[in-house]
Amino acid sequence: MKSTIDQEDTLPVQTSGADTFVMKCGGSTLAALPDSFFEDLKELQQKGVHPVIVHGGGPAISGNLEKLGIETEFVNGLRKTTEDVLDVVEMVLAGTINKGIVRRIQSVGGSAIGLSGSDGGLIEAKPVTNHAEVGWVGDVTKVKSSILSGVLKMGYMPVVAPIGVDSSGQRYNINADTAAGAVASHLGVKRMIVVTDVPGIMKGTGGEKRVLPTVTVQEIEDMIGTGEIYGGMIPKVRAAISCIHGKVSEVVIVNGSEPNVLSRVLGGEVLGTRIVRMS
Ligand SMILES: Nc1ncnc2c1ncn2[C@@H]1O[C@H](COP(=O)(O)OP(=O)(O)O)[C@@H](O)[C@H]1O
Ligand SMILES: CC(=O)N[C@@H](CCC(=O)OP(=O)(O)O)C(=O)O
Repeated sequence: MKSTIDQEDTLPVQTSGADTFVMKCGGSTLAALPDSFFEDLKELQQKGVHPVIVHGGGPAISGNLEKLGIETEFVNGLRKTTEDVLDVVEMVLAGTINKGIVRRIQSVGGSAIGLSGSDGGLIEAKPVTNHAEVGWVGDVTKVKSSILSGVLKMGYMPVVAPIGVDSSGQRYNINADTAAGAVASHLGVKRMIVVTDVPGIMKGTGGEKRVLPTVTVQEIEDMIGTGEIYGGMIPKVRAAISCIHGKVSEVVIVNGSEPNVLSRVLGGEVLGTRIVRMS
């Protein structure tokens, strides 16, 4: 697959590669994350590991839309985004959720700065191909990784809300898994960790259900075909597949309630599901 990454905007070595990782945190698990999760992040930061956080917030967006009496609907995992929906998406993601994560990191002694993809034009986006059907949903065209490297160099972890912007100033709602995968690719990190509410990609039924320790791209395609991977897991695996074609060599899907999950994955422990490059 051809890389669309602007080489001039990739990070200088000190904040890319082995010491920097992207962590995507889903709305399914955010509220339930214990303080120890944020302490783990802080300890990694203090050891000189650089976390870059991209977050979701789908359930909170849906809750606020419901309170306001605005109907919401998903098409293939993407929220139909009218101008009214977009207002709420931005308010919830760039406001409540983003600032809530920053405060939780700070409350355990970590340093974080919250940004939306609009800030500094961090996430440049264009309408998705089925714009007529889903409205203001965006695909990422570029990530200004120099902004993230600047924040990291100041000693803060960036916390990014997945709102995109184009050159005309139009805002876009971007699926958080898609945004995280694009940030990982553009930063050129080795690893992306996707934190969610299940222990990984599960296969089988009932008591036979088990977590797959590793999956290949072909196995993922087969499981989407059979319906074993569905709903919110689809954008995760799609984002993983598209970012492991670049510099990212593995994407790990884990449960946020697993103790010290981030440092354990970074330490090489086998946890969750690893999606790995075959070559
Ligand atoms: N094969 C699978 N293994 C595990 N979870 C799956 C699978 N297929 C679909 N899912 C669903 O994906 C959900 C995680 O996606 P989502 O709810 O969007 O989380 P997040 O808010 O973290 O992005 C799980 O709770 C589960 O219902
Ligand atoms: C286009 C689109 O669907 N955007 C998502 C953005 C939030 C998100 O992705 O949050 P989770 O990671 O919690 O699912 C939405 O509106 O819900």
